[in-house]
Amino acid sequence: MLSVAEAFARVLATARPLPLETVPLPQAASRMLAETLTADRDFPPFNRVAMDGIAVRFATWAGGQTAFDIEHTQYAGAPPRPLLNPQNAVEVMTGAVLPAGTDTVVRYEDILLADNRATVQIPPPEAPGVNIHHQAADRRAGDALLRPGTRLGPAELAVAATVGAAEVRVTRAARVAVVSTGDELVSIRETPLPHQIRRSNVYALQALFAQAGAEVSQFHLPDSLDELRAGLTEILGAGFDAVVLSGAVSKGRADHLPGLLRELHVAEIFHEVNQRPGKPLWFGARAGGPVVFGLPGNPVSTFITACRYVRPWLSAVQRPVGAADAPAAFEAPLPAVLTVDIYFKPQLAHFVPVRLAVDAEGRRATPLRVGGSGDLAGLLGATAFLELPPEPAVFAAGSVWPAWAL
Ligand SMILES: Nc1nc2c(c(=O)[nH]1)N[C@H]1C(S)=C(S)[C@@H](COP(=O)(O)OP(=O)(O)OC[C@H]3O[C@@H](n4cnc5c(N)ncnc54)[C@H](O)[C@@H]3O)O[C@H]1N2
Ligand code: MOO
Repeated sequence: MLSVAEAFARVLATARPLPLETVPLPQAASRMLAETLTADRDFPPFNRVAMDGIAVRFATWAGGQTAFDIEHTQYAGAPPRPLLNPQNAVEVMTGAVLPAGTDTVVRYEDILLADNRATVQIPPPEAPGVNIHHQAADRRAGDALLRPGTRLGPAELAVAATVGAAEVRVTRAARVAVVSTGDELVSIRETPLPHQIRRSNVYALQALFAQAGAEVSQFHLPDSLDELRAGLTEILGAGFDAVVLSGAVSKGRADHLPGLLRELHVAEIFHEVNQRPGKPLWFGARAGGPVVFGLPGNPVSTFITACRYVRPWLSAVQRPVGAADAPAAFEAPLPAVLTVDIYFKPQLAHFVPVRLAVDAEGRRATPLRVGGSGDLAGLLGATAFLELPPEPAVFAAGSVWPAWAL
């Protein structure tokens, strides 16, 4: 049976970079940048007052003067006016330009203000520059701030905004169809009959893929072969980059997908991987059409195979050509120290949901109590999963294994 590494390599081998597009900044959240964004100005662009208070000349204060007449008030957003008399002070607000002629800011908390005169209540500091965020302290005009292949998270969007990138060049979002199958599944708005359950896997998948920057549509198909064929034919022809099915890939009488996909000209690339959970994983591609992931239906299997195979594929197709490899946390595993012994006899790669904690000794992974691959609630609190190889059978506390962030 195929190893995890071989299956993963076959998945990535189908990844073709998506075209580029220009979108308004808010729509670029979670997408991959396809251009370099540089600082158009210094960060900060001027000597920025960092505390509300008064601005003075350090030499005056250090020379023993403690009472200063206020010449004027400098607000944030107002063109700067200099201090004219070096014995005086300017009242300044956070975010204002530091007035020329001053080099030190004293907070309101450290002065007494009366009759337009400030009396400083603390001794002068050792040197000027206190409570000032100096021009170019953080970045210089012309510095490259964001490079192609960077995923635009909240911090990146803020930086793009501050350099005026109202529109940004990104790779097109992967279009993903997420399809649940199974007659036992009802919508989340329904009250299930005793033999039914609400569909949950597709919600996990939708959230996972949206987080990876994809545009996700949800579908549900019943187990009947005819309806499944009709539904799949439509979905396969609808222009999706990937179709992600959950369920119906195992050996049951209603597990029609592998046969049906072949009939619909989706060539099988592999079926079954030497892993638990997720052994029945199916993967294929249609010439000129989408790739198709058939994720095993058990909720933990669906979730973990989506994280281990589908999300990295989404990143690979959304990474612009030639971009430096800048993997997001979930695209490359991180080494983590197992905190307890694990015994796992089957010679299968073993994915273990864990809670990661970072302390002085590094990243430590504590397995959660998951009652098998049907234990959907067992994933609550998991922040990663460990990938343990098929051998040995005993994984000792203290040993180090790759952890994939969830
Ligand atoms: N004889 C064998 N039986 C099974 C094998 C095997 O090797 N031989 N493998 C088992 C493993 S491992 C898994 S995982 C499951 C995978 O089966 P399917 O992919 O065919 O999934 P289903 O049978 O359709 O569903 C399994 C389970 O998950 C529930 N499910 C499915 N979709 C959803 C959804 N969208 N939301 C919530 N729950 C869902 C479904 O109701 C079933 O309980 O097969 C084993 N069997
Ligand atoms: O993939 Mo199955 O997940 O081992 O239950």
